[in-house]
Amino acid sequence: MLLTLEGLDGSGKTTAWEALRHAYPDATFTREPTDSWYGDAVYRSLGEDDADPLAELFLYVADHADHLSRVVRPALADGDLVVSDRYTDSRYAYQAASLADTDLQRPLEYIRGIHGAFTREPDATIYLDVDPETAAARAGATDKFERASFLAEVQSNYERLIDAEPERFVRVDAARSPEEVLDAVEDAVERLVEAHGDGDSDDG
Ligand SMILES: Nc1ncnc2c1ncn2[C@@H]1O[C@H](COP(=O)(O)OP(=O)(O)O)[C@@H](O)[C@H]1O
Ligand SMILES: Cc1cn([C@H]2C[C@H](O)[C@@H](COP(=O)(O)OP(=O)(O)O)O2)c(=O)[nH]c1=O
Repeated sequence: MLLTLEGLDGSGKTTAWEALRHAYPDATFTREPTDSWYGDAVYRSLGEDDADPLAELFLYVADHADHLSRVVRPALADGDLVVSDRYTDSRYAYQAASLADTDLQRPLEYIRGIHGAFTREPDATIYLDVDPETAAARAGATDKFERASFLAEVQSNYERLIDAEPERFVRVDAARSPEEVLDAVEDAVERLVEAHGDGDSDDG
């Protein structure tokens, strides 16, 4: 089963991912951007204020393709629970926002289309819901995507994705205390894993 954690920067994804790691020691825990050289290229682009947004999209997509073939598909083929801190929805939400002011028409649909040809969509996605101001403050605005006005656009793209596939998403109110958020995430994951059937084989 492929479970992803999504939300704005500072929404608490990494905190939740670390807690789940303790609760599910046999699962495969992974993230995007990855720690491969493709992920390094992504972080390099993130540090550039004038990076071309379309070029940046393709760096993220290259990192995702490598992540899928090297980590996600093999782990799913082994029947593992795979938990990814960010995944495809981050591209649909963030790069659709960064491409919004370009000539590209309907960027969110375009980005989904690129992925549709090769990706493995998540079975379930926990969306950590927090307002852009809180997110930007928690994240400490260390990169160009962490500004609150940009995050507001990203948030509205996430809402479009949730509207399109409400059955895939579990929304968790992430404005609460860390303890309350972690309890809600752990409850949701327990329900999802149970509903999916523990130990089911999964060819990815
Ligand atoms: N529920 C919460 N309330 C207040 N601060 C939080 C909460 N969850 C996480 N934080 C803090 O906010 C910052 C960003 O959290 P993190 O888990 O790294 O978010 P993300 O991975 O979504 O960017 C960290 O300093 C973390 O300790
Ligand atoms: C995976 C991914 C991340 N990002 C952005 C979100 C973050 O601002 C940045 C780095 O991701 P990440 O290290 O997960 O940041 P955080 O822990 O603060 O949420 O990359 C995209 O724009 N598109 C993507 O596909």
